[in-house]
Amino acid sequence: MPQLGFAQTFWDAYDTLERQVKAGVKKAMRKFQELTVAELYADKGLHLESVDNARDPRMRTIRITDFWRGVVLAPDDGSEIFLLVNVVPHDDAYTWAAKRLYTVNTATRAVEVRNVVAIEQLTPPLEQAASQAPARLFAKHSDTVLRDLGIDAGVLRAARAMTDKSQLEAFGGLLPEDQFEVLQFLAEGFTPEDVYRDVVAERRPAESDTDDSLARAIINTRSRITLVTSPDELAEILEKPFAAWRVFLHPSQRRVAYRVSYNGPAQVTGGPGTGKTVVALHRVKHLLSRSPDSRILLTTFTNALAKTLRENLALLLDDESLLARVQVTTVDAYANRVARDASGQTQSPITDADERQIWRRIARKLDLPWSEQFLAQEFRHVVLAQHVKTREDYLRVERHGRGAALRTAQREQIWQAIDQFRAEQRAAGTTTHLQICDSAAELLGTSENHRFDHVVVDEAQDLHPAQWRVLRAAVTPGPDDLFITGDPHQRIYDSRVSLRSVGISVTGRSSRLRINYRSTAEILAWATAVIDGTAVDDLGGDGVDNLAGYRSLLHGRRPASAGFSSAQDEAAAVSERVRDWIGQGVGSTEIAVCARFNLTLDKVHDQLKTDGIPAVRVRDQPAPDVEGVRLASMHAMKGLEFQCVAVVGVNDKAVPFAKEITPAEVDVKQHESDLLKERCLLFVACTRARDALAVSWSGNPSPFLP
Ligand SMILES: Nc1ncnc2c1ncn2[C@@H]1O[C@H](COP(=O)(O)OP(=O)(O)OP(=O)(O)O)[C@@H](O)[C@H]1O
Repeated sequence: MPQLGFAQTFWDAYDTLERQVKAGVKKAMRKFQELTVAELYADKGLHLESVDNARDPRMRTIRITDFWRGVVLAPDDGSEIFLLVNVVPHDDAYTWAAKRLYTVNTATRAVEVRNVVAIEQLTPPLEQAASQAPARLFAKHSDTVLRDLGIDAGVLRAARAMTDKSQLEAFGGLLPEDQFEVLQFLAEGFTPEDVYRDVVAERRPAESDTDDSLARAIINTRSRITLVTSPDELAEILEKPFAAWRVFLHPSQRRVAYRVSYNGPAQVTGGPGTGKTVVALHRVKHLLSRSPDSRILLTTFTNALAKTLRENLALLLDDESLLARVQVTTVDAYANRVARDASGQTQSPITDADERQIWRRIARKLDLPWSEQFLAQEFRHVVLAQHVKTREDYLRVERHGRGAALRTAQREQIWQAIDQFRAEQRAAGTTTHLQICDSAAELLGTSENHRFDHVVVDEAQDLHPAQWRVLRAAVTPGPDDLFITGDPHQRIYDSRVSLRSVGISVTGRSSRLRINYRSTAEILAWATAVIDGTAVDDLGGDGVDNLAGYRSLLHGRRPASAGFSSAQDEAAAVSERVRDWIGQGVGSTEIAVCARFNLTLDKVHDQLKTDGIPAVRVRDQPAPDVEGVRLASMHAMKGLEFQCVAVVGVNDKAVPFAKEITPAEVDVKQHESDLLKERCLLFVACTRARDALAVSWSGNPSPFLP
């Protein structure tokens, strides 16, 4: 029996088809599962026919409805996988199919498609123009180097005529996919060795695999082709809305998500939008498939992110019994449950602002020379981070990450304040999230209750050592215990941690994702300039991390940035821009306006209202289908994404926000860390945009703006 494969080009078209056409696709596809190859060719309803003047003799079209035809690549080497590559209105189907050529990449050995007619037509004028140009884009790479990276003769000729990156991008949609990716990397200045590692080696099958049939190449093209084996699978895949992330993982994503087993904690890092959350979800799927009764804890940073994560996991698994084995939550909520079950009492954590008020009161009462901020940080970064329980321990403890030395007498004074803080909490029956984590970690260490077989952690960069102790204690150390994804460049809360010190060592089990699937290269270039050159501690806190090789394959307009003389003028311009985006067909739910302060958002909200544009606050957790532009603080943008984003109020008073910056003379390390946190916050806000980013300010621009 023949088998069926669906190429990504098909999915790009399929999602937008009308119901009746989709029904036609399903009917036609079922025949590929029910009939033999000979019967397929003989079937009157399917009308499998070759295409006149096709550049690829294997091109066929099939009847979908009276007005639509499917385009199929039919094997001619005795193998039996048919590849559905597109669904096109009747008259266009033949022209589309006639121009396409499918080939097997010599380096990656994956199937690629090109618009061979367009490439042949465009290359000679390109060559002519290039003859006058002083330099060529790929001049420094020899033919041999390019050939070793899979560039074939036709593509080589076009590539040799290119003089700049914009020409390469203009050719993008015409070129075979893997070859285009190779050329993009080289054009960005990556070495052939890097490109081989990131593009070729990731895809290339083992040398021992010498099968060169089309079927084998199709099987090897997992980042662009879905293979369907059973009728159930066919029905399922064609029924659901198509989400590429569920099916087409980049080879570097698939390698880390589906590695059979890690011999201990594993870590995946990568810049914004590189698919870390996607990888975490696929890892959960893999772990569930490894054993019929294992239980998994999947955590993220906020309740809102946990909700989305749960929904996406349900989409990926599509099986209630599998889903029931996964608890998706935040570390705080999990710790809270552990503590509540042990004490029988509901915990009521106070907010950071309330906590600071208590410290302020205590500082005043004890007449201490430190600010409430300093005391709160000392409690967080020293006492809770290192689980300091007694005065004696505090007097001895190494105050990692703190920049101001304290003499013994000063430590005595601070311990008195800490005693007082705890006494006040006892009297009021309150606590903080981190204190709950601190005790939950202890509880988990002494009982098997609440333990999981695997823990998968998304948005790991902002977790505090007490939260890490909870996660460490939630699973017995061993193979596949912890799978951690995060990006240290997106650290926007004040957490510093050495994973090793909490018993989590990822040495030899770390991977990095480099390709951004969310934003255009133009947005990325702009946003990465915000943090460019700034050293960032890696996730484990034992070294530094960088964004080398981080890039997007998508292209669009350059971000807009503009200053205004007043906040009112700025709000009016933002509203105008939002109207413009809506006018271009962008749905209001796909537009976000974000700012450092809620007060700035209030102004924009008022202006939008005056202009008749609906808007809702992200913090109110509107359902995805509730109309309205999303308004969010920069912090609330963590983990989200929108087609268009306006980042407003980016002036020198807001970013960095002076109140959040510890003066250097109080604690120089904290000062630097506070500044970095604000820089990362702007980076996070800007990297939420997929297609369009507009940044604005009134007064003096933020010093972090590129
Ligand atoms: N292989 C893929 N194919 C198609 N889309 C993908 C793929 N991987 C990721 N994406 C899409 O890219 C976007 C970013 O993915 P994801 O949220 O997982 O990235 P992230 O690294 O967790 O981002 P951030 O750190 O900024 O929160 C999402 O829209 C996701 O669906």
